[in-house]
Order: sequence, then structure tokens, then C-alpha cells
Amino acid sequence: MSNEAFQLLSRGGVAFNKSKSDFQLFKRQKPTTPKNSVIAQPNAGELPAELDFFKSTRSSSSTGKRKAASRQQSTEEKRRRVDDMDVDEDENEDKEDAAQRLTEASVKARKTSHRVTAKGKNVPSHVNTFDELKKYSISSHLYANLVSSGYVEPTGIQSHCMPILLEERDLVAISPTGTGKTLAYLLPIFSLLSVPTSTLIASSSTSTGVRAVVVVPTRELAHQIHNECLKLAQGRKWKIVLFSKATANALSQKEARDKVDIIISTPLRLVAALQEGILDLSNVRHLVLDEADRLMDNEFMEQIQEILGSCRHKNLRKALFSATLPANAEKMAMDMLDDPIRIVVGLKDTPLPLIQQSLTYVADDSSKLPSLLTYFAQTYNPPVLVFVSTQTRATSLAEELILNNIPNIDSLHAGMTQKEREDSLSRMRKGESWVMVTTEVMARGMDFRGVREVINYDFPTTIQSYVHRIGRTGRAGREGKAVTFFTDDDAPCLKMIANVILQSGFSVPDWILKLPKPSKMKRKQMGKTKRPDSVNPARKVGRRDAIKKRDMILGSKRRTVNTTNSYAGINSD
Ligand SMILES: Nc1ncnc2c1ncn2[C@@H]1O[C@H](COP(=O)(O)OP(=O)(O)OP(=O)(O)O)[C@@H](O)[C@H]1O
Repeated sequence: MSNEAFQLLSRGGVAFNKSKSDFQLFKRQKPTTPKNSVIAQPNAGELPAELDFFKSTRSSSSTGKRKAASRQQSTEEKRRRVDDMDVDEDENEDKEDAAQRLTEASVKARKTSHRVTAKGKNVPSHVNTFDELKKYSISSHLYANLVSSGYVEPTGIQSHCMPILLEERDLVAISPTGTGKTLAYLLPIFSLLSVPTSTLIASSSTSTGVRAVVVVPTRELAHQIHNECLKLAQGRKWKIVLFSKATANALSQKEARDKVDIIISTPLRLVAALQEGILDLSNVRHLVLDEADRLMDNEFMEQIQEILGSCRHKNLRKALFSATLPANAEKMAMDMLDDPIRIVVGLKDTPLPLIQQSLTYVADDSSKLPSLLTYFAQTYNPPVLVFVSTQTRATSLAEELILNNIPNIDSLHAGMTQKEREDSLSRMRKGESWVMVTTEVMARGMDFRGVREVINYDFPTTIQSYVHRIGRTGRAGREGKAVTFFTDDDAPCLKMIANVILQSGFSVPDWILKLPKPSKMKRKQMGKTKRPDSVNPARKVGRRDAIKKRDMILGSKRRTVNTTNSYAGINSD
């Protein structure tokens, strides 16, 4: 692969060409399978049309199809059994029970001719093209920006949700990772706001103040969504604010505040400004909670309630989006909304079949590092995201990889300063990082379209965590690969994740599926498992080693730009 192609793929953001010719550069690349992988079943060539969110199978290679054919029978059989389950009515069911039913042959046969389920009163019809949205009086200028951003056809979630939001209905929307949920809500917001507040003020229209708010769980995601907004805003004087301490201060003046159209923020930042009295949300008409299930967990719920309480406009419309929504979060979501519509694209809480998933047994924690080094000793497709459970382990693993001469290592976690996090992200987008060691902070929403591989170094302890982590690859119709290490200690959650893999259409060994269902207590304990801070307890770092280590880390950071140029070598077919 050429350096240029890599730069293009890893850039993300504004100039990416969604015609997918870049994607086709990778068509012939064979995925590699680590030797100690106990499960590695490529997906079955062609996706069912309903799951082909980006029509990607049009470009899948015939070789892939041939290879898949020989394995297809059992995988397809299992997948069909999943397809036949009643996803409309039963999707809140416990995954384990669902998979148990899969392994039994007595699943009731029901053909799911549709993969989009809609619930609610008077659900507006979906559209097949962006052109069909014209009946909602979308401005030609907004269209032009849509087209110049490279969006040609709406994805499934966009086809269904855009009309609903444009008809000003409350919405809960669930669609797999990387299927374009951001645009699904941003386009209707821009269309409904119609013109920037500055124009309204100039024409002495009455109401002023922030009119739309998008809330997300991390700063990085807020930044990314802000960039998406800027694409749609081109050529007009929209005031779109990425909320931070600095922008909050700048908005302390009412005149400045009144000109703001859209705010993108994390809950904490927004609530701090509300409490300081430097923000007024009473004019907000559109509130979006992106990664809604995360925002409704204990860490954020209080803040979300405060934000909801501050959005008091009588015409406030609310929309919640996520790739996952467990039953309890869904109930809370529905309770927040008025006469809501609920849209589910694909199977709830299930990764895209384009992501080739496997589990790799690594016995215990101290065996993970050698396994990862073995992995990187073989051909791999950078950039790779490696997920660990804590900040300290992220730092430790990144250092170990550098000391073992794995090129272009970076890390990103919430313990780093904002500047460090921004620099890390920027290196990733520029293609300077080949391996990014990170924590849950990067698991949701982040869109690096070049990411071909995700490694779960530490086992995810919830289905949601697994789905979002591996969803950093296989985005916008591209193929991806996800490898999950598991140790004996991960047994309580193993079956749960294996069931997700099965549900995506991949095989898993029967012995895992036959594991007894762990008690809730065991699963809770598993979530709290204390892993050592260092991923290599054997390393005794003396003073000389410490200096060497520091120099190597600094050297590695300096070298990144140069070594990026030799990228093609490592990634060749
Ligand atoms: N209609 C479209 N055609 C082609 N590409 C699209 C379209 N809509 C969105 N995309 C691209 O798909 C990628 C994924 O979009 P986005 O980040 O909105 O996904 P998501 O569903 O929100 O994912 P996640 O659940 O991980 O947050 C982005 O790179 C985006 O530019």
C-alpha cells in the first residue's frame, strides 16, 4: 500500500472521498490470523442485503466469496438461526439466553425480510435517496454541502431517521457502529434551524440563544462531531461551538451567547456552565444524546437530567442515538421522550459482519505481552487499536511495545493532558501512529476510517464495550478485523462475548457456548477484576534502564514522521 493511500485512509475528517475507490486499494489484502487463535472464521463473503449498510459487498472480492463458500454452510446455518429470531419483540432479551436458543435447533422459523424495525405512532416513510428529502424543504445550500462532503446515498439509519427528525418527532435510534448516525441527526438539525442566528438577528427575528445541543461522552468525540458540523455549515455564518472551559468563558457575555446556533459538548462541561449561570438552554429546540446508553449510565445520568431540565422550550425535540442500548437504558430513554419513534437497524447490540472476529486464548495476564509481540512479529495492517482496561496499563503496554522495537507506538487515555490527547489523535489521523494503545475513552464514536485491526488486550466486560471497541474498525462499509485475548480469569464473560460473535455470523467452539451461565455476582466481580498496573511484572527497571527507556520513548516519538514513509513495507500484501 502506498504511503499516500495510508494517509488518505487514516486521515478521517473533511477531505475523505466516500466513493470508496480508496477502500478498493485494499481489496486483495488477505487478513492474517495469529497462530494461537482458537477461533478465526472469516465472514461469509456476501452480506445479506439488509445488513449491507454501505452496499459494500458490491466491491468484495470473488476470492473472498469462494473461500467463504466452503465454510458457509455451518456459519450460514447459525446466522440464519439468528436471523430467524424475533428481533422486533425480543431484542431486550439476555444475549446468553438468545444464544442458548441458537444452539438448540428448536428456534421458530421466521424470515426477517426487513432489517429495520420501527415502532411508534405515524412513523414517517423512509427515503431511498437524499433527493427524496426535498419535500422537507432542505436548502440547496445544505444539499451542496452534503454533496461536496462526498455523501451520495443515505445509509439505512439515515434513510429512516432523517424524515422522522425532519417531521420533528422524538426518536430513539439504534444502528451498528460506523453506519453514519452522526449525519442522520446533523442534517435534520441544520435543515430545521434553517438559517444561522446571526442572520435572524440581522432580520430582527425574535428568539435568540442556543438552538441545538449535541451531548456526547468524550471530548474527542465532541471534537469529531464539531468537524462534521463544519462540513455542513460551509459558506454560511453558522456559529457552532465545541464547548470547553475556554469557549464557556467566551460565552459568558450574553451578546456572544445569543449568536450561538449549535453546541457540541460533554455533559460535565455543559453542566458546569449551567451551574455557573453562564449558559442558558431555554431556547434549545433540538437536543441529541449521542452514545445514549453511555450517557444514561450512573456516571452521567445526573448531569443528563440537569441538561434535560434546562432545555425548557415548548418545542424541544429530543433524539437518542447509539449502536447499543440495553433494556434498562432503553426504558429510561423512552421515558424521556414524547410520543417517540424507535428505529433499530440490523440486530441490536451486534457488530457488523464486515468485522472478522476471533478469540485468542492467552492463559494468563503475563502471557498477553508475548502473545501481542508475536502478533506484531507477523504481518499486520496498521493502524491497529489496542484496548486495555486502565490508564496505567495503557502507558505500561505502550512503553513495552516501544522497548520491543514495535514501530510508531502511541497511547491515548483520560489521564493524559488535553494537549497530549490532541497530539495523539492528530498523529493517528496523519498516519504517524501505527499502533495506538488506548482505553475505553476511544471505544465509542471515534471514526478513524483507516483502522483495519482492533485488539482487545484486556477482555471487555460488557457486550456494549465489546461492540463499540471493535466497531472502531469496519467503518463505512470497509472490512476490519478484531482479535480478543482471553485468559482463564475472563471465563465469566467469555460466553457472553462468544454469543455476540456467533450472532454476527462467525463460528465459536461449542465448549465456550456450553460454559455455564455465570451468576450476576460473578459478572460484576469480573468487571472489577484488578489487573496489575504493569503489563510486564518481570521487568525490573533500574536507573540505567529507566534512562534508556525514556530515551527510547522520546526517540520513537521523533522518528514517527520519518518511519511513516516506510509504511508500505510493513503493510505489503
Ligand atoms: N451516506 C453516507 N455515505 C458514505 N459514507 C458515510 C455516509 N454517512 C456517513 N458516512 C461515513 O461513515 C463513517 C461513520 O459515520 P459515523 O461516525 O457517523 O458512524 P456512527 O454510526 O455514528 O458510528 P459509532 O456508532 O461508532 O459512533 C464516517 O466516516 C462518515 O463520514
